[in-house]
Amino acid sequence: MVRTAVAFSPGHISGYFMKVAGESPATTGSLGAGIVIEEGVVASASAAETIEVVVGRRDTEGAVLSEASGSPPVEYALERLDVSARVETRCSLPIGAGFGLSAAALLASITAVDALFDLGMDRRGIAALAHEAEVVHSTGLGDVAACQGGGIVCRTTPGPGGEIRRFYPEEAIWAVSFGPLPTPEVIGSQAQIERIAAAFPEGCPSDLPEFFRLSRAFAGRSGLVPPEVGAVLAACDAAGVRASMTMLGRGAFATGDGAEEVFSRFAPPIPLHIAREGFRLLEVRA
Ligand SMILES: Nc1ncnc2c1ncn2[C@@H]1O[C@H](COP(=O)(O)OP(=O)(O)OP(=O)(O)O)[C@@H](O)[C@H]1O
Ligand SMILES: CC(C)(CO)[C@@H](O)C(=O)[O-]
Repeated sequence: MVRTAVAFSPGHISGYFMKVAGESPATTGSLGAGIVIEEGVVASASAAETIEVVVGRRDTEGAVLSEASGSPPVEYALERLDVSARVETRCSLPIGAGFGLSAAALLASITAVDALFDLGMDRRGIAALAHEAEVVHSTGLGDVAACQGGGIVCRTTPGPGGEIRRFYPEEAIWAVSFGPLPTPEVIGSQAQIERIAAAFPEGCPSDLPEFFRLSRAFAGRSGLVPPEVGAVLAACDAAGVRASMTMLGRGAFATGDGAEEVFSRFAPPIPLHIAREGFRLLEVRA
């Protein structure tokens, strides 16, 4: 039996954000608010001669949807830890589509590798390395900070060690996805970053309706809404359904009566659940 460590991290839907460029990855990140979702990433790590990352997607019944080799952010993190391991990640949601799966993969993989080799990392250290890998690869700015815990999260200073407020509604969340939106192209464009900053709302939401209102207004002002998402949001507006765009993916998320029905007119609705806690070790199998 090969010694294997297994860890999990939730995903994250960013509702609105503003980039904060610092002197280093540690001081670079974003402000904003989002939903930490239980639909995240499981990572299994075992010792190996070289670093190998296998990225798997499975449906909710466990059937393999896709499998691919290689993940630059995760490989970067393992190189920074100076360890050789085979890491297999597993998720059900589409990658690159605004569900924060790069951050989830990093948090789960680093947590698993830490346990596998008894590296003695604490949660702050795991989050710091995951955030560094995200910023270096332009795959995220605030998702790691958000996925340290659950709930509706509002970040008022950048980085995993920044000020973070959370509340935990019970409502169901629905999403539809039309595919990826290249995160690096958006957060690497000064023009886009400036327009996003101009659209950024001040303050934190006090409840779920206010979160959706702030996110919906941000999406409309940001210039990021593609036509297919705009059509979904217009239908939600007409039906009185609270909805907004998944940042940064070509998709939408919504809550409340009518959300599933309106989404089903455009694409298969994806049920999501607000997470109650953040990344964590699941087991170590000797
Ligand atoms: N489940 C995963 N397992 C391993 N690596 C992943 C996983 N998801 C994403 N990555 C790595 O992160 C890179 C960028 O992911 P990207 O940020 O586009 O996805 P995302 O985090 O789901 O989207 P977003 O950042 O817009 O929420 C991928 O090309 C891949 O290398
Ligand atoms: C930049 C971003 C929207 C990408 O998912 C997210 O990391 C965030 O909210 O900072």
